Amino acid sequence: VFPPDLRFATAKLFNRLFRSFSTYCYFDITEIDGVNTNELYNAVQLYLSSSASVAGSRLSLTRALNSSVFTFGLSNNDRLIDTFKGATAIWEHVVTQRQSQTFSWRPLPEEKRGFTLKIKKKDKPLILETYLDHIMERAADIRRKNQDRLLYTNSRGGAMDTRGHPWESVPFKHPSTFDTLAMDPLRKEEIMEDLRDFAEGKAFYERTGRAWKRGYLLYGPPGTGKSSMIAAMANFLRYDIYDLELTEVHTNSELRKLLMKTTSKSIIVIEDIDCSINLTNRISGTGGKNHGLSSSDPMGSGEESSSGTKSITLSGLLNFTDGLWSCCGSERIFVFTTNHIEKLDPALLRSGRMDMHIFMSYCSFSALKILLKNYLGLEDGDVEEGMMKELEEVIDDAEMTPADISEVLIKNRRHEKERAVRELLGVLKGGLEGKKKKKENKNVVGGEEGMKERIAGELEEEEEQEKRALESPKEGVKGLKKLCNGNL
Ligand SMILES: Nc1ncnc2c1ncn2[C@@H]1O[C@H](COP(=O)(O)OP(=O)(O)OP(=O)(O)O)[C@@H](O)[C@H]1O
Ligand SMILES: [Mg+2]
Repeated sequence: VFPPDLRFATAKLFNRLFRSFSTYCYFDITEIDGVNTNELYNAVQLYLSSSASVAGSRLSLTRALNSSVFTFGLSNNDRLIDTFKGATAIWEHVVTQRQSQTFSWRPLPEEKRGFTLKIKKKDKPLILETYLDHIMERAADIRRKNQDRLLYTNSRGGAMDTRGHPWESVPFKHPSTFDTLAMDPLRKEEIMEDLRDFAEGKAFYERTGRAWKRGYLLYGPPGTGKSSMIAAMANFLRYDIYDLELTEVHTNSELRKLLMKTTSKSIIVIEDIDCSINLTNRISGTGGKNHGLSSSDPMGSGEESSSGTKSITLSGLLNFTDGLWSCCGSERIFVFTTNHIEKLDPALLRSGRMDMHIFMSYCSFSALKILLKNYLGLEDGDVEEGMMKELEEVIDDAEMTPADISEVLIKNRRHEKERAVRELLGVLKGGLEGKKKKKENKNVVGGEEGMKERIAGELEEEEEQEKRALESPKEGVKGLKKLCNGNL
């Protein structure tokens, strides 16, 4: 009879002998490695889930938090065969009960789960590393596809949450796409092409030594679709959005921290950049009229301005988008929006900084056709040619935003197409008449009366503008969040 020690030693020896003669080698990828979660385990699980759905007869099904799709997985002790570069890889999912709970800082799951990868020894040097890289990449792709994208905001000011993140997030479910966006189709195609080139441009950016990022400046009157365009961009590229509320950021270093905590494949948005900056200047005592960032701090420290209030500076912002820190991740898109491009500091506009300036204009005829199709389902030939011609003639002069026009169309969407279009034509013509009359009044009423009226009008406009500038930063949830509200 063998004593237990000897039996154990013999088994070990056999095992070793067997392994040295075997043509295979094995790799264990356990779910928890020490105390940390093993990223590779999750990646393998996701990677195998794409082929498991076809191969397996008994599979585990999961749906992750923030995800709208189901993923398949190998169930306990199941196997799956994968091929990579002509080599065969056999995966086994191994689940064992954890023996007595050893002491640990955090409770470990009762089951010990892991994958075992079995490949031929001769294949190991050829594929192992590239295979694992391939798995990680595929898994990241699948994760991005499966997971709902997120809209982040820094509304908590500079404060961090318990895990040290300054950003708060909500699922991003804005339905705007390039199909629903009303703008000149050629311009739209150009922008989509640019985004596509950017997303597929890894090799180009590496070869040319450029940081893999791109800046877009969207400008135009309110209601022309700037925020909708950002949502469409995010939906097109499947990127997350970081909506940066500049008025909540107090120092340049805070700004840098926020940037460092953003992830790759994301769009970083600063809405109404002229308004956010206006507020900063007002606090630091330069008055509400002084638009544009203060460029008086060339070093970009900007921690404390002369009046003692903390503020961010133009150079701080430029460092944010352009400096060394802007490259601490890759695949970032910066988007600034403004209603008043003329108020921005030229330093922000110089070429290379914002790669593309996109003017969102009043509704043009080609944009109108897209709106008519989306809201009324109107196709070419649905209404008589004459009416379309009339629309084409008045639309440019009417200077109505796509937002105004969509309001009219929503109101009339239950009516017949013909009637809805006629209503819209009425509104456009009415607006045009009103404009003409105003103009005539200004020209005809000469002398003192006319002058008074003009001055009163101008004053009113100025007041209106100032009011808007004061209100907009306070609104906080402008733009994307405002748009998202209905969809949360
Ligand atoms: N170009 C467009 N195509 C389709 N819909 C549009 C367009 N422009 C505006 N809209 C509609 O009008 C609403 C407001 O548009 P949006 O918020 O995108 O305008 P904005 O340019 O961001 O305005 P603001 O300057 O006030 O932020 C949107 O909900 C959208 O439905
Ligand atoms: Mg907006």
